[in-house]
Amino acid sequence: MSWNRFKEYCLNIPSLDLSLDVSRVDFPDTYLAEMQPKIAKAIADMEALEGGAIANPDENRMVGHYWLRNAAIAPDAAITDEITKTRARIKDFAKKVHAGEIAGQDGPFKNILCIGIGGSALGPQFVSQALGHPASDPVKVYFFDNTDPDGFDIVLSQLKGQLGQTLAIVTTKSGGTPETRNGMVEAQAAWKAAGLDFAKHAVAITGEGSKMDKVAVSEGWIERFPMWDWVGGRTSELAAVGLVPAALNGIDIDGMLDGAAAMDEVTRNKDFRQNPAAMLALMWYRLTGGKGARDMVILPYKERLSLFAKYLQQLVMESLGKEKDLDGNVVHQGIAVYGNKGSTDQHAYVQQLRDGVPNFYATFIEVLKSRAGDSIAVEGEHTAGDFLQGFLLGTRDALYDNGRNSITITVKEVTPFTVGMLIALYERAVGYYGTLVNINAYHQPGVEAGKKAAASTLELRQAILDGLRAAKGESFTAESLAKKIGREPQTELIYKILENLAANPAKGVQKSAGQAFCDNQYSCV
Ligand SMILES: O=P(O)(O)OC[C@H]1O[C@](O)(CO)[C@@H](O)[C@@H]1O
Repeated sequence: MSWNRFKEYCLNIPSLDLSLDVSRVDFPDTYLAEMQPKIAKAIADMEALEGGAIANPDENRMVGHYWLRNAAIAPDAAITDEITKTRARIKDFAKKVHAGEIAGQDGPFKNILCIGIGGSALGPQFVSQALGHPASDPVKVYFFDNTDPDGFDIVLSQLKGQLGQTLAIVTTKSGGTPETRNGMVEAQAAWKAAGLDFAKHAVAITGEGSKMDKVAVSEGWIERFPMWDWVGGRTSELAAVGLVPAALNGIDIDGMLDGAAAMDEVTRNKDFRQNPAAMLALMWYRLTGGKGARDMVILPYKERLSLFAKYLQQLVMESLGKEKDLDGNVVHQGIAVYGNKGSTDQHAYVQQLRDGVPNFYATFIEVLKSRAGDSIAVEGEHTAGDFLQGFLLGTRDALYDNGRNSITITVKEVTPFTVGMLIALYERAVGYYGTLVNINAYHQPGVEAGKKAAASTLELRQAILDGLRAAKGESFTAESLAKKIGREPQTELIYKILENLAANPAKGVQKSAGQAFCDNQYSCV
């Protein structure tokens, strides 16, 4: 890598203590000039979006996550007012919880249990890992982000005897996500079993008037915070979704919002060579051929950022993974994202990155400051942190020497400001990329298909149970039961559900194994 190319293509932004080095992306010197009209359109579209345009046409919605950190730019005064008041309410609520003025039945809250999934969980998980100090934070943070009963049990076992000092935060924009509803129902049962009133330990973050909101109102939960329809789940970390748990956790939420606002300012720059979000989107476009041809591997060399790849996975893949473009053409767009942390990944999959199928590009995230205090030397004069940077630089060179491109983002340290900045950087890069490939980056129609299919399997499960119960004592194979209940085309699903019912005997389904799996017999006792 030449020093001259590095000087040319490492964008250094002193006001943010951040640099974006794209010199290790092999684009010809003509590339940026060629892309100028396309990126100019993306920047103009984003300006319209920030001004309140219906940037999510399918759902007929505005896209307003940028207003969250600068309420003054919201397109109407009522929105500005709501954002400002909500932010103040969150800080006030956290203050009262910390002071013990708002407390559980057994005393001041010392834990929070965040119940939510997708955008209603990934941001809070990333931020609590990035900015928490578990030994000294005012609360310990736990999550229910699935509908796995064993997962609930693991968390509840850690909270045993402490539910009277645990605040449950139920987060769902739509208010109707089954996994979250199930988590809430399981939590309610656990609080009840402990002789406690769940409502006195519960807060809702949801759309006004949603199903969950109605539950919170009718049961008299402690507090409700809004989730607005103009904020998407995957861009909601800087709305109440992320700010409530962060503030309770003692994290400086103003710092996060300031970092995001400062990044927004810089990434509005029409001089795209000085605009890190525009440059990031242009690199993605170059590296993937504008068609997702390569995966994005995120490699933060910092424990605190180890959930960033998981967070970005939703932000990027739910935003960009689309079947159709804005003109209705089938395009199957998207960029796959994965990653964990360096140097740990060096001992897992970096072998393939260096030598295997070249279907990716890496993004190294470098954090200059090693730790809060000084470090001991572990070998000669070198500290563990010196090794960490050594592995980053070494891996980056080893990849580049073998024709593997990479981007490097460097920040000084992991602070609320930096985290806000990184979130804002990727939010806008995703938006710009959406325009470059002409897709709606703000809806998620594909997820609905899976949700509908899941609902129909529950209906089938009920039909199976009804069929078995109606013929109590009689045994069926999957095939004969399918025939009996008139669902022959669904025999495979019936087999899968019968196996699950037999493994969870509470509903009375028993199995007697046949010679081959398809001969297994099931009956209801
Ligand atoms: O906040 P909600 O409405 O419960 O949705 C959770 C997640 O589910 C999705 O709608 C996809 O299933 C995500 O976009 C969203 O972040």
